[in-house]
Amino acid sequence: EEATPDAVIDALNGVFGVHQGARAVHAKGTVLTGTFTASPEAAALSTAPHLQTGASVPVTVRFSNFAGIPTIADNDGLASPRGMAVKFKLADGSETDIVAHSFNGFPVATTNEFRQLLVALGTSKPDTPKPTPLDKFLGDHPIAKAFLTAAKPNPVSYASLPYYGVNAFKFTNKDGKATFVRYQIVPFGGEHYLSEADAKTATASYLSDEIKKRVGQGPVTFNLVAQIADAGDKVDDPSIAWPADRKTVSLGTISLTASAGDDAANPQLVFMPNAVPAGIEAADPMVADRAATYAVSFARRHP
Ligand code: HEM
Repeated sequence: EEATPDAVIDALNGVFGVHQGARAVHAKGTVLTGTFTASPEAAALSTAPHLQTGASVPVTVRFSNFAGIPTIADNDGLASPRGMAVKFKLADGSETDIVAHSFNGFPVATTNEFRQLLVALGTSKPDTPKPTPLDKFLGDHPIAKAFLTAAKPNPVSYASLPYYGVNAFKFTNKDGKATFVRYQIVPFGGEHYLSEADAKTATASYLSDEIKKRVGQGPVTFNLVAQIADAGDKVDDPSIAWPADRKTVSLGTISLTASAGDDAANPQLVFMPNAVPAGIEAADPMVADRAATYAVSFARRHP
């Protein structure tokens, strides 16, 4: 079977169930608004309008838990990795989106392998004879096994952990020079996690409650960073993080200033990882696959 968008959504539903009106994955979220202001260094990398020196554009950000379960508790194991999706509203009326999560990597290299992993997850129950489909898949895919078993501690706040765009993009500047990048979204306040004891007693909505309270006390800020590929770094394999010592360039500051409520208040919100202006192109084929799948998820949650 192929990894058509419908087949991938069916596979996600096989893991998490069908929940009317909800995203097939990252189903529980909360939305904030603010501004993105470009850094003085960004324009040297790309002609994209929001990256020009002095550019400042409105943003809408949705923070989310991983699972495709809209009632998932914020301290549930399936709530990680967390999502951060950013929509930039450009002056010409168009939008460009970055859809990132709180893990520097992805379990598999391709969309079809992702579907296979989801099918293995969905068909491996506690009473499935061993080795289960999941045992077999993880035996053949050590990176997926590492992803699933990596410690993913509960953050103090959606604003206290870094997010990674994972898929690579090609930036082109005004001289036609190309640079391959991956996004990182780094909280200016640093990384902070709950102790295991505090995570156990946290409430089911501690993260959405916390971020609403935090933004009421002052701007919640992140550094939008481009990690720059070296020659030889693969741009079409999101399962392999580029080395941490690669050069990074700050593209600007995301400053969130207001809560826009949870998903119920934002039913039409959708982020498309392939929505990019001139000066930015997807470099990883997974980006187009993701966008096609997100569109089907959106259509199914708006029947
Ligand atoms: C082939 C790979 C992938 C598939 C098939 C996939 C599938 C999906 C689907 C179906 C949705 C729900 C979309 C909607 O209803 O609006 C979604 C949302 C999301 N995905 Fe992916 N995804 C993939 C890769 C990734 C990667 C690499 C990341 C992280 C960098 C990621 C992070 C997210 C986040 C954060 C959301 C929530 C977006 C929002 O807040 O609306 N996904 N994904």
